[in-house]
Amino acid sequence: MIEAYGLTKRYGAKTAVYNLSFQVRPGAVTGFLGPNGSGKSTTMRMILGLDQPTSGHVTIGGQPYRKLPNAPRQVGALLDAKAVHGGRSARSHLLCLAQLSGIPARRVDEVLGLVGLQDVGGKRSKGFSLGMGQRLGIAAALLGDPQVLLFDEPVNGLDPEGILWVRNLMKRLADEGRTVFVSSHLMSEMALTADHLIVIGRGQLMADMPVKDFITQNSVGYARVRTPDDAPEQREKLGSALAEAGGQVEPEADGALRVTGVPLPRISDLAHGADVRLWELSPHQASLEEAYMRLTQGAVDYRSTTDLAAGLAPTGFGPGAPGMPVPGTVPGGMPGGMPGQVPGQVPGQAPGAMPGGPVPGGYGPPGGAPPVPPQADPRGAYAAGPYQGASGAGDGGRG
Ligand SMILES: Nc1ncnc2c1ncn2[C@@H]1O[C@H](COP(=O)(O)OP(=O)(O)OP(=O)(O)O)[C@@H](O)[C@H]1O
Repeated sequence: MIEAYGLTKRYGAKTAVYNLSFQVRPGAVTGFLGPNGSGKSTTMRMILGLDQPTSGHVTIGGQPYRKLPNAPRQVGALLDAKAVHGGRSARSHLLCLAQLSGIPARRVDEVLGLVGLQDVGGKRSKGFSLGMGQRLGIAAALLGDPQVLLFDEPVNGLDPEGILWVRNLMKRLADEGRTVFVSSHLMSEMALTADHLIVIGRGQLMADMPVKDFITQNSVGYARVRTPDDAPEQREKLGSALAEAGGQVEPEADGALRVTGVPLPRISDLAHGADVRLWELSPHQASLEEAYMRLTQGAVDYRSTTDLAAGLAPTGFGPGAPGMPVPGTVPGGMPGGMPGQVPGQVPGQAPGAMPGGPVPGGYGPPGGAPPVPPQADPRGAYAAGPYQGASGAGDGGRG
């Protein structure tokens, strides 16, 4: 179990992490999500004792990392896959790490097999692709067969098969009872991989809850309504009728209308009453990616000047769009110009600034985002992608 209490990290005037408290439990994959620069890597470095918190503290199994006896056998981490001596072969890189930690040399070939690099173990890592480098970093994390694993952006640079492999590896490690903490800014990937989510924005906690609760609380139903393309006045007429009925109407890129707050049958009745023909009337669920982007849009540091000039928000749910409050902009901000804590926000609960679940009178069951489909890898959880991995558990054959 990883436990953080009031973690704060300042780099000069920059507050990278502010008052962050959370727990990462064993037996589950916990996704650590946040936009670029939100403090994920800084938090991971503090967990691993590589950065000293300005205030607060963090423990692994009740102890700070630096006080853990034989830490590499208890905690494995992938932080920066490029942090490898490129002139060394993958095998000798792992052998060095193993020797430093008193891990038997035979474990090196085991982990090379686990990550599918057994055929290129003798090659210098400077010739490795991004994806091969990620696999080597994952091999290093698994070397000590640790109970606690931290992965910073493990799918970075991996092809779809590699992404599936990492997903199944994380799940398998958690099923074995390990603590698996994995950062990403890809909500869609985390929805498939993680059991629990910790979301931060500008270094502050924005959500800490099971994935299924995140889906329930943050999924918003809407209807897509399309009128004949050759009769724009019909679209106008319907838009006015829907707005009068209390609906929120936004244009879609293809000319359809995205409607929230009015049930489907009522939309049909309103169209009929206004003598408007419909080409489409369909229920939809905002994707989890959209929900995540809504949650974090007030906490995004880096945005294209083109988007800013156009007033574009990442998802079309722009700040100021109806029913789309901007989280993290409430008064009471932290020192250094950080956004304030969202009122009512506690660990395990979405910030109060979120839409708070399906729009009343909206569509679909409460929290009716599409269920997360189970992902099966027919080759087994440890089967690797292009670099075919050896099968077998991560804890076998060690002395
Ligand atoms: N050593 C440092 N010195 C100064 N500022 C730093 C340092 N490390 C991180 N920061 C700043 O702290 C903030 C958080 O950075 P961090 O790398 O933790 O974010 P992140 O969520 O991991 O981002 P990304 O998703 O882009 O990897 C950023 O504004 C970053 O510029």
